[in-house]
Amino acid sequence: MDFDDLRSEIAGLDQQLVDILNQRAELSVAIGKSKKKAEKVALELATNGSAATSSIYIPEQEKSVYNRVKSLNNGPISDNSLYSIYREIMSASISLQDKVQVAFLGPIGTFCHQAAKKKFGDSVSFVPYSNITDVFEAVETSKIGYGVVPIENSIFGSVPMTLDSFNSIKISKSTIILSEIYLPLQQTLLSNSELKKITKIYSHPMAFGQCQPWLKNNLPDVQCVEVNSTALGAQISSLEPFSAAIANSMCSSLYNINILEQNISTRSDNTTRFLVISRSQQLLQPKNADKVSIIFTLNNTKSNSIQNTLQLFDEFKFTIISINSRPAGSCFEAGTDNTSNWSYTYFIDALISQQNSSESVNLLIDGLQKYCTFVKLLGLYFNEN
Ligand SMILES: C=C(O[C@@H]1C=C(C(=O)O)C=C[C@H]1O)C(=O)O
Repeated sequence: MDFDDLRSEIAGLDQQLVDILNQRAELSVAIGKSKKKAEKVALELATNGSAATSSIYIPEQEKSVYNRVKSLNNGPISDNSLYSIYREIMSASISLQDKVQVAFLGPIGTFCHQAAKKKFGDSVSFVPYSNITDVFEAVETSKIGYGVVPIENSIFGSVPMTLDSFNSIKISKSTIILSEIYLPLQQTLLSNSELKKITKIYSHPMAFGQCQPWLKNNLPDVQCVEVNSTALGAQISSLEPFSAAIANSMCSSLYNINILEQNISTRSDNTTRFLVISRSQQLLQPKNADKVSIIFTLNNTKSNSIQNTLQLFDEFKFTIISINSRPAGSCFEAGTDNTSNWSYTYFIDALISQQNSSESVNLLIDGLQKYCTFVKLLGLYFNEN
């Protein structure tokens, strides 16, 4: 077969592919209609006038689609390529079911924006918010269906603003975790000045934390100015002589600012973990979820409560993979909380294994209630690591 024959055969297959993709899309639209009907019924049944509002994106179903196509793949297309193709097929699919909006820490060009696109694809709309608590509030008040927030970085650790938002009833009472995203990332020094003329650097505190040795060795005397996001730093610096920003290299073209130095993070495997959050009256309980996030505040009057709560995880066969703590009183609720100094809220991520009974999450939560003034199951989801 010559070139032209091969190309005309491809054209014929493209016709079939487009037809099949549209058939798939029509089925998805039908599913979307059923979801809306079910949501309406749930809304009418809900006594407090609100109900689950975010049933369009279903991580469990998407996972089973990815697994199915991977198992059907005989090559030569790689599993990774097929994954990206299906990411966009499902992005188009959910956007046909409803207007899907995803809030992220903006402006455009943040790592949070990149993580949101990695999870939701290009067919949904992304809405920038100027800080993490605003993303939570937009989701909690149902202004927007989904939000993406950073939770921890492999070099600099947890993101306090996100933990504190989960610790605030006002900001996240009905907000849950739907899924997680691991984003490998490289911090880049951006500036329209020469390195030796820089006197000021703008960035998010988490990004400064990921580049400390580089900054100490290369720009020890510059002023580090913390701003709400890396991309905001790039935007500000692009307009200010003798300044620089630490941000995603994508900000270079977005904000007309030069790349001075690539990869300035302390480790080349630098990765940030993000969470997809949503508002729901009922926690989605995916059958095969293998990760759980729980938040609780200990009742300080009981001794040994930390040990006792950790023992419960062991008793019900959960493998704890991370523990964070923050002051128990939410820093977002001025004058309204009655927690004392030096009491703590704990955030625990644990793995669920085959050994866990289907009841074990509920048993764990019930057990925790004994030692805690506040317990919330933040999410049951799939470990993407
Ligand atoms: C079609 C559905 O809705 C969404 C789209 C999916 C798809 O196109 O395969 C899968 C899961 C959902 O995020 C569904 O829930 O089955």
